[in-house]
Amino acid sequence: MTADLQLFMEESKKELEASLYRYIDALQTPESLKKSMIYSLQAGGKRIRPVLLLAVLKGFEQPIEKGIEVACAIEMIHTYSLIHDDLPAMDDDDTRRGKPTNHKVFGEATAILAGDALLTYSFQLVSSISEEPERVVSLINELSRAAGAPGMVGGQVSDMEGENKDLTIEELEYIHDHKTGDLMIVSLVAGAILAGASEHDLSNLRHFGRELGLLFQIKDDILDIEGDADIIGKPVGSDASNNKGTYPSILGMVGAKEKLTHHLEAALSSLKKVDMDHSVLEELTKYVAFRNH
Ligand SMILES: CC(C)=CCC/C(C)=C/COP(=O)(O)OP(=O)(O)O
Ligand SMILES: C=C(C)CCOP(=O)(O)OP(=O)(O)O
Repeated sequence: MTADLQLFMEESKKELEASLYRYIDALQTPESLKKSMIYSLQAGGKRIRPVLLLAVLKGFEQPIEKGIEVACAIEMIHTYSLIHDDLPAMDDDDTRRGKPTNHKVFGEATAILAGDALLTYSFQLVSSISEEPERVVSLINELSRAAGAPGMVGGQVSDMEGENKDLTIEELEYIHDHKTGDLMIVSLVAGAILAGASEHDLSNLRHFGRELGLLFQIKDDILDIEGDADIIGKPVGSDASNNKGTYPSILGMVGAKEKLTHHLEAALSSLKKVDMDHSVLEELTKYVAFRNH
């Protein structure tokens, strides 16, 4: 990671995390629920999605403060999805972000409700920002589609239905486009809406986000085989033990790495078409492709 990107990520995370904990603290709700919500948020994570949003604002020469609420909302949606993904009814995982999974600590019922509360709170936050009403409605519309049935939830269902099946690359791509890609795309789009970007830039950011989502997921599949559980903060080999189709299982490790390079180049080429300062997003894209966690 370059020094510039490291600085940007550190500053963004500091702002974001302070706000995240403040928002949860402000909730009038049983302490047990607050503890469960904060537990998974505090467990860390790379914060890629909120950082993407803030990097778009920076690229359009806007202050990152303008995007903090929406960036927190997106991290809440992402964290809810991980809590639910780890449940016994889904991946049944014991560790996440280097710590026992939410349901292992708080029990299944509270974990489900903490996820529900994070998802709903995210929309409460977005609906309360001081922006023009058209922008707020458009943000809510984009976020609900990306997180819901046509987006992440639909992708998760296809992922579950694809277990124990020989998937084609097209079927795998569909799963990743929605399970992972849509939330990445909406992070970029939300930054662009807040910055008042043109339709042309929005469209190119969507193309960039799709490539980045695929890139991210191919790397995740590779790390599930080649990664170090202590560094990635979750068990390795869980895709194989859940009989999930992955890029390495369909294309082999060499083919998966070639595909990674292909999507890296495609992502960088779409990014260049956006009329903004690309430097942070370019570095972030390379970090996604070459990360070890
Ligand atoms: C609506 C829900 C619950 C959505 C879950 C979305 C999601 C990206 C899960 C993690 O995917 P993964 O299982 O491929 O990743 P990991 O290895 O981190 O569990
Ligand atoms: C989409 C996938 C593969 C789920 C994990 O996402 P991240 O790898 O961004 O998880 P955190 O860093 O937020 O824990």
